Amino acid sequence: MDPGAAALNAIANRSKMAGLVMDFDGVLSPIIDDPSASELLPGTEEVLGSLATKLGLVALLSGRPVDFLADRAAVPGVALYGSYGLEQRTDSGVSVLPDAERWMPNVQAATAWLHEKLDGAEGIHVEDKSLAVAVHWRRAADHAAAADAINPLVQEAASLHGLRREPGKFVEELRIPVNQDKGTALHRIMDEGGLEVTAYAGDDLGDLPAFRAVSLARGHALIVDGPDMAPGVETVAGAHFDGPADFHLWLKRLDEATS
Ligand SMILES: O=P(O)(O)OC[C@H]1O[C@H](O[C@H]2O[C@H](CO)[C@@H](O)[C@H](O)[C@H]2O)[C@H](O)[C@@H](O)[C@@H]1O
Repeated sequence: MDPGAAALNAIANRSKMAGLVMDFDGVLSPIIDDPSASELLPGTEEVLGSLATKLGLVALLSGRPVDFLADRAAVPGVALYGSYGLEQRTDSGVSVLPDAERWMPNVQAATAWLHEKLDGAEGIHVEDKSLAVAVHWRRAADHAAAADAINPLVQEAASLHGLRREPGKFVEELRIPVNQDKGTALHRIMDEGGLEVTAYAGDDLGDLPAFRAVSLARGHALIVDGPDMAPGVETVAGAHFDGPADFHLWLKRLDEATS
């Protein structure tokens, strides 16, 4: 059977009661060296816009700030959830879950501290995010050495500022310590949407809670594989795709199969 055939048929057969929720980086946008340059694959706006007119819900659920998603992936009818579901784009701007905003001073202090320690380090980049800060080392010549150098600094910043670590692909994020992740966010999205069938597409460690949530709801896990698969993601049960381009073809097939 084709990867994703079961999910495609389930969604196409119950389109108005179906939800398709997707990650951004590594799923709709190929992984590249510079996180600030990430973009949707060509044709993604069109296919998502079309699906949004046919399905009960089409949404992005990303670790990126919602403002970034609004800049790179604003498609009419597609709901945007950023910062692992802590933020949602609304008609009037951005709504942030209660509790999150009081942690802003901690995030800002950790961001400043990490910039002071790491700016100028070869191949290392501190990414300022709305409710988190990320340290990337994809561009370092020696990944293992960079990770070893970064690890104690990230731990120190987390301890100093009361933040929690979230590892990813050549990245360590410091997030606010509230009990929210992509799994709790996806539960909320499924409940609020009254969805009968849901598929979630992701590729990284931060997607594991969402894969669990969608499986518990008897939905469909769509795993987008890539050259630097995070341990624990490659073994997730579900339909595996060979990178964002392969997943994009599935989106087009879903669109063709759905009325
Ligand atoms: O939840 P996502 O939409 O998958 O976001 C997760 C993180 O993605 C970004 O980093 C990753 O993609 C970069 C661009 O391809 C790549 O250079 C980096 O190595 C990857 O880790 C983003 O920069 C992070 O803020 C997101 O949290």
